[in-house]
Amino acid sequence: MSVKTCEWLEFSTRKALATALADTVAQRLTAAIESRGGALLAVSGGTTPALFFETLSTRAIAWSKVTVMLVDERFVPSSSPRSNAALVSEKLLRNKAAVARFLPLYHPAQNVAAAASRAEAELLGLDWPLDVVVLGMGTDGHTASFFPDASTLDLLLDPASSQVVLPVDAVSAGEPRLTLSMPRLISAGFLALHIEGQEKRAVFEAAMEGNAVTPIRAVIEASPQPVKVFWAA
Ligand SMILES: O=C1O[C@H](COP(=O)(O)O)[C@@H](O)[C@H](O)[C@H]1O
Repeated sequence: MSVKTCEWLEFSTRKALATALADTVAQRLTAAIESRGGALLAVSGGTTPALFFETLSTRAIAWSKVTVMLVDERFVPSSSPRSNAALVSEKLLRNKAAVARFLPLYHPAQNVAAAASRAEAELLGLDWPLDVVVLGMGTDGHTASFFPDASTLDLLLDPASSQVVLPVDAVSAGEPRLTLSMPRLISAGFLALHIEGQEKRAVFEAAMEGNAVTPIRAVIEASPQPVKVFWAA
């Protein structure tokens, strides 16, 4: 990978990736707790992070001082099989991590904009910036809920947005979404992208090498520090 705006880290197995990423995240959270008394962790949903979550949940961290949130969420309650919060609850908030605090992006509300306002009000009071963000990526090049066909893509990709949480409307997303804003993601102390499989590698490389602005490339280019890309076949 020749792109200077990111650091490509390749692992021989998905298990080795999960171990390395969990160790790095644990180290970053522990350092944050030591320096400011608490830590903020934002994680992605979807299918990829399950093994990483299970591994991280076993790490010896002062989890009671860690606040966990999602990078993005579907506008569905945690009872839905499509809920990212349900994945976090089942795979990450267990073992040693069971005592961590979880702040959901989803709130029952009349519409996704109202839910985003509620999440914004709740998250605004935190001790920003995030210490650790672990992004994922879809095969369409979306990351967080920055979907290529989102009706408000310019706002979503705005590195100067003053908002913490944004509603997302994109046909390809399946249902309305909630996402942390670009500046809240890229200001993290540690920003990683976790992708697996040859297809996602090809999507990522094409995004970084082509001329089109894809959401994943926009995040990588807006980040003030090289994004660490964790990949395994
Ligand atoms: O919709 C989503 O998809 C991406 C990627 O998911 P995956 O199933 O391909 O791992 C994920 O990063 C995002 O958080 C999620 O909401």
